[in-house]
Amino acid sequence: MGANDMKLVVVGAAGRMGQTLIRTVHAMDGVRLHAAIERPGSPFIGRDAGELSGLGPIGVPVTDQPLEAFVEAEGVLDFTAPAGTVEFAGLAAQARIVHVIGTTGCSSDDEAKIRAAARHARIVKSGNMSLGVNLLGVLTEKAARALGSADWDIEILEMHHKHKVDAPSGTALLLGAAAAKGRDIALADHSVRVRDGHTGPRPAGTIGFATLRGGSVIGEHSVILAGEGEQVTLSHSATDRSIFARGAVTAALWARGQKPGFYSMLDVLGLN
Ligand SMILES: NC(=O)C1=CN([C@@H]2O[C@H](COP(=O)(O)OP(=O)(O)OC[C@H]3O[C@@H](n4cnc5c(N)ncnc54)[C@H](OP(=O)(O)O)[C@@H]3O)[C@@H](O)[C@H]2O)C=CC1
Ligand SMILES: O=C(O)C1=N[C@H](C(=O)O)C[C@H](O)C1
Repeated sequence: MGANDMKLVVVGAAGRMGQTLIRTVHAMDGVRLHAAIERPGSPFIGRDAGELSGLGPIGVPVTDQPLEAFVEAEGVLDFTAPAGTVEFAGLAAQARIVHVIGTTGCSSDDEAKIRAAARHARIVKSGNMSLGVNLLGVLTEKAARALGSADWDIEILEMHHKHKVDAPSGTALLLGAAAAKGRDIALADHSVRVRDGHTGPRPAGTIGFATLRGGSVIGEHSVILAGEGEQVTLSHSATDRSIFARGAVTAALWARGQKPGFYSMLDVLGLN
């Protein structure tokens, strides 16, 4: 453990990503686990965070006191749920620390509150923290720019495990935004998120989304560019949640040296 190690708090410590984050912080250089948080009433309060995540005891008990933890820490890793994330952003702003947000499914109202918190906190937020998906976003933007909307239709297909509660995935929306940027259009005005019944032919220039859910799939995403007589597919498969956790820790270390503000993984990875 180094004297300059960044002190990180994992919120949602008992979740799928929370446990992965605890193991990843333990394994990576330059960071250490300062605290682990779950909501009041959680059966995990008081349990050792290392035991919870399969590491064995590490002397960090799970608590339900985020502000107490934040004021003594330098960063928060947050893969929870929108209401929790909005609350944690406010507390990170109070504590003037880094807040790395992986939570998906935030409404535009949630987004506005998070951006307001970024006046005082250094916030990095992305629907996907992996290097591979962020590269896929850059490639998607380039492909959408190169292939005109009159002749090429863009469809985004995603599959996740059966426990996922939001759709389309944050990653699918990130890829849709990249495609829209490549075409110089606003995604909100051109996306088709659901199809059912007699839909009529596909409106030209739209970006379609299709969602699959089942089993234990960690995350599968494809961007399909369909033309007359040919098709280009760009895709990413996640086979281990540690890709997201490593990205989140990298983001926290990067944001430590930044001014308060709202950043994305493209900023962190130098892909912007
Ligand atoms: N950006 C990225 O790279 C990635 C993003 N994600 C996103 O991360 C989020 C979490 O995913 P996952 O780990 O699979 O979900 P889980 O449901 O397994 O974990 C979420 C955890 O957060 C806890 N939690 C929720 N609200 C609060 C709160 N207000 N205070 C404290 N704890 C809270 C939950 O507790 P309880 O069960 O009591 O509600 C649970 O322990 C999702 O939005 C998912 O889409 C996931 C992977 C990668
Ligand atoms: O809920 C998940 O599991 C995941 N969520 C993110 C998303 O919504 O895209 C990232 C990853 O695909 C896993």
